[in-house]
Parts: sequence; C-alpha cells; structure tokens
Amino acid sequence: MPSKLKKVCIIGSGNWGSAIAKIIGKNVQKLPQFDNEVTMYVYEEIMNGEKLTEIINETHENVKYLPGHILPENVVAVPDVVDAAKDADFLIFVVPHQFIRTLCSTLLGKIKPTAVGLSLIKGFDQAAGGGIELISHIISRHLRIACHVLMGANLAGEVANENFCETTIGCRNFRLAQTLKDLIETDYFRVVVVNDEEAVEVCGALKNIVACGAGFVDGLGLGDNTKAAVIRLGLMEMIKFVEIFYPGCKLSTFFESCGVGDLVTTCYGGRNRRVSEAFVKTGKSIKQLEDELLNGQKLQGPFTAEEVNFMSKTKNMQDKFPLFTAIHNICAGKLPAAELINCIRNHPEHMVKVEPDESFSAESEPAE
Ligand SMILES: NC(=O)c1ccc[n+]([C@@H]2O[C@H](COP(=O)([O-])OP(=O)(O)OC[C@H]3O[C@@H](n4cnc5c(N)ncnc54)[C@H](O)[C@@H]3O)[C@@H](O)[C@H]2O)c1
Ligand SMILES: O=P(O)(O)OC[C@H](O)CO
Repeated sequence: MPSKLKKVCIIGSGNWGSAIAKIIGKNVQKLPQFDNEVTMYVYEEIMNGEKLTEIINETHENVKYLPGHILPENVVAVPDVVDAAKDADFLIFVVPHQFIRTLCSTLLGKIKPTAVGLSLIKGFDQAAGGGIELISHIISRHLRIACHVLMGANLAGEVANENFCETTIGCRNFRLAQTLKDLIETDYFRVVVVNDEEAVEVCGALKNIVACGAGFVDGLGLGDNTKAAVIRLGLMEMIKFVEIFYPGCKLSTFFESCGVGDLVTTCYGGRNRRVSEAFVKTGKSIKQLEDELLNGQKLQGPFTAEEVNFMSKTKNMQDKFPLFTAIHNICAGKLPAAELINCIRNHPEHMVKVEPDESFSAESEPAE
C-alpha cells in the first residue's frame, strides 16, 4: 500500500537550494505528516574527479555551493530530476530562473498531478507578445499544478549560519498556507504568509535590478545617501510596476520581508551588488565577473533588468521606469555607469506632490 506520508523534493541545490534543504530536511523529521526522506535534484558536476551527488550523499556537504555546512542525512542528492520529483507531494523550485523552462519540459507528465509547487526562484522570463511571465505561472502552466512562492531578505549563507531572519510566503490557499509555514519555519527563520502571491514574487524579482544599481553606486564611490536614493527610487518603481501590470495587489506587501527587507539586504550583502561594484571598478563584463567571482553561482539581476526593459520598451513605458532602464543600459554596456545619477536626477518621483488646494496657493503667493 502506498505511504500516506507527504514527500518533499527540492529542485535545485545551489547556494539557496542547499540552505533551504538544511531547514526542510530538519523540519520533516519533526512533522508527522511528512516522509523523512527529502530528495534534492542536483545538476551533476564533477569535483576533483568525483560526482557532486556522491560527495553530497557521502559527506552531507555541498562542497561547491554551500561549503562549511552539513545537510541533514535524510536529504538525498539525486542527479535525475524526474527520479527526484516523481513521487513528491511538495516540489520546492530553487534553481536560477534561466533553467526553469527546460526543467519543466523534462518534468511534464512525470510528476504527481496532485503535487503542490513552492517557488523560491527570484526572476521572470520573457513571455510571447513582449511581456514577462512570473516563474510560478510558468511552473503552474507547464506542469498543471498550483505553485505558491517564498521570497524574503534571505542571503543563503546567513540563513545556513542560522542567523535570525524573516521571509514571506505568498499563498492564497488557507489550508496549505499553514502546511507550507510548518515545512519552512524555524526559530531563526520566521515566516509571514500573505495572500498577495503576485506582489511577493514581483518584489523578489525586481529587487535584483535595484541591487545592481546599489553595486554601481558602491563602485562609483558615491556613498550611502546615494545608495539610499537608489533603494528608495527602486522601491517606488517596484510599486509602480505592480500597480500597472498586477493591479489589485496590496501596498502592505512591500513592507514585508519580500519588499523593503529584501531590498536592504540585497543592496548591502548580495551577489548582484558585489558583481556590479566590481563591474564599475574593473571594467570587465558582467559575465566574466560572474564566472570569476561566483564559482558557478548565477546572477539574476542583469537578466531581469533585460527582461523588464524588453517589456517596458515594447509597451512604450520606459519613462515610467528610469532607474530600471538605466541599470539595464549599464549592464548591457550601452551607458557608462557614471551616467546612472544623470539618468535618475529628474525621476518622476521628484515632482512636487502637494496638491494645489486653497491653502497651498494662499501661502505660496507673496502678499501684494
Ligand atoms: N543565494 C541566495 O542567497 C538566494 C537567496 C534567496 C533566493 N535566491 C534565489 O534562488 C534561486 C536559486 O539560487 P541559488 O543561489 O540556489 O543558485 P546558485 O546561484 O548557487 O546557482 C547555481 C545552481 O545552478 C545549477 N545549474 C547550473 N547549470 C544548470 C543547468 N543547466 N540546469 C539546471 N541547473 C543548473 C548549479 O548546479 C547550481 O545548483 C535564484 O532565483 C536566486 O535568486 C538565492
Ligand atoms: O545574492 P543575490 O544578489 O542573488 O541576493 C540573494 C537573495 O535574493 C537575498 O535575499
């Protein structure tokens, strides 16, 4: 008789995938409704002549993407994504966004039709017709399963160190919300669940563009006031983006960990910031720096900036997103980084915002 215990598969084993595997691996051991074994799809690589999956299963350490942290022994590395996912009731998607379509094609028809997805992937993909598509929507559409999201101020290394932080789950299904929270939450990793799924996911994707801007500011040596301006204008463009393309989302979502929280952490401690700073200081390309500095980890910001720019250009809306546009042009080598501030100096957010009511006009006109 098949087991009634719920099985979890983590699709991805990079820096964040491995950190979340550490949490989920421990949590399932405490939750009676879950099977003890957690499968983790590992994109196979050879490290010093040995397969990464074999190293992980023998030493319980992902020596390439999360060295120095021991994963629970019930997390089993599997090199074939179908083998890893086929029996799972919960699929945790945590690969760099550029790989999601291929993985979905491989998984189509090979997973449980009742499986539930949770995407931790920060990014978008281009949609036909000049727009963007949310990663959770790509997963839902391709695999015909529900897919919720988790985004937050969560630098993987700090989470793996068990330093306190918060995260946001976007889930409209009330019953599932509690199960997902139980699966993810620990005493150092606190989860807030909101039902504003799209806004949570858009925040997670767009903050990576802002992080590149913060890195350019650091590379140019402009200091913390300028960085604060980039963070604030970035937040305003994130809100504008959601207002235009995902109407009905809530402003309050931007005050969750997925919003301002993630903007702060990513603009000070993230990989997008670090590579963007080096881009200004060294003059090397983003791709070259990604290869040199990240040891196989992937950047999401420059890709996302390109995707968002493609959409705003197609829809003739570049003037609504001057910061996102400038960051894309700098990443693409079309604009010198030093031009960043000139591009945002006259940002629409700097317009006078006081309404011309009676009291305003009376006080502002000098008396005759
Ligand atoms: N690292 C973080 O601090 C962090 C925190 C929160 C969210 N995220 C998000 O999580 C997602 C995954 O990031 P990450 O940090 O775990 O990954 P990562 O940057 O460490 O990426 C490397 C991963 O990509 C895999 N890979 C390489 N080529 C592949 C291919 N062709 N097909 C499939 N996989 C391939 C590698 O094996 C490795 O597992 C991203 O969207 C990221 O924005 C990351
Ligand atoms: O290192 P980054 O720039 O990919 O950011 C990592 C996380 O998204 C921070 O929450």
